[in-house]
Amino acid sequence: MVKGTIEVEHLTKTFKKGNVQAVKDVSFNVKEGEFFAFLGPNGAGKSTTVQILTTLINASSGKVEVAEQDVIQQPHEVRKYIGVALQDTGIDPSLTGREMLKLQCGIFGFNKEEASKRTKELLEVVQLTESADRICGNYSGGMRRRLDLALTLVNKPKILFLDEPTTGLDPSNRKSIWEYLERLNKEEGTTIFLTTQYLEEADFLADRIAIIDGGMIVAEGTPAELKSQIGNDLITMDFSSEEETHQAMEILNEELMATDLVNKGQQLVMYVQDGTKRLMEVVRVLDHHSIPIQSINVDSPTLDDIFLKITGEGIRDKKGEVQHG
Ligand SMILES: Nc1ncnc2c1ncn2[C@@H]1O[C@H](COP(=O)(O)OP(=O)(O)OP(=O)(O)O)[C@@H](O)[C@H]1O
Repeated sequence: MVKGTIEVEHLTKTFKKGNVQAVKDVSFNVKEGEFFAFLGPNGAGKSTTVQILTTLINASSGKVEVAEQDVIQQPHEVRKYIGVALQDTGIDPSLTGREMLKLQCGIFGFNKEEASKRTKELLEVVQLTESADRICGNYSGGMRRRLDLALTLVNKPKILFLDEPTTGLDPSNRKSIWEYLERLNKEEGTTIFLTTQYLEEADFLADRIAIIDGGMIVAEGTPAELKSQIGNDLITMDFSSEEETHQAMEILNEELMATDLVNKGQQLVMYVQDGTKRLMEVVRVLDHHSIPIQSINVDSPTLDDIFLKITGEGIRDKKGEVQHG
């Protein structure tokens, strides 16, 4: 039996057009039945990696095995074992959901009876039974994503690749896709490789996360491991000017030996092991130097804090969008 594993060694991809090095010496493994998330901002190299892993484009160098098959030597074998949902859904708006699914069953060689049975099953799984006979062109964004997922599941793939499956969806649709993916992973044992820009998505779903930025993996581990890398707590302080923030940073650095500090303009973030105890010290030291603190909080780190610490910027900063965390 072929195992639903992924092995990637020293993968690089350079696009000749524009001479862009989209993926730089990336290595990672995904175990059978694991839920693995590739987390990174726009342009980090997530889609490029997925396209290589799913045999859609070739790597410039490196070794990639998916379901124990080499993607370059045996792309047809690889395709037998995988399901792929990319960012552009391949849905024909003039067909109904049921027709789309039957068509897909036909592509995988199901006869008419098998196709009807599998279509019915999948419509139930993604909760589209009631809308099955409406044309897809009238489906909402969430319904289209769910249909797209059902299409990728027709051949019961061992490994499912999902490229930003919930980008652009509203929270309730996002939640229903999460629940469904969780069930698929736990109950069917499907290995899932998911890319996302949403920290809370990776945190909620993944057994293991790799953070990718500028084509390189900058951190890897379970959500808990990634969080513990930066201390148990973080203290966030607000000041009324950048100058005060800068002064506070120097004082905390000198007097409390605080080296894990991030200056965010009028805000200072300090990564610590024991937040409550350190909070008292911070207040005392800054008060002693007459630096007024506008507000101060102790929180547990989110994945966004990890991203901030590792890359020095918030995960959405590059696009100037709202930060998640
Ligand atoms: N076909 C291509 N030709 C030239 N450059 C490309 C091509 N595809 C991607 N790139 C570039 O490679 C880099 C990585 O892109 P990629 O789509 O893999 O990022 P991503 O992490 O998936 O981003 P997003 O979240 O926006 O989808 C970017 O700089 C992108 O502009």
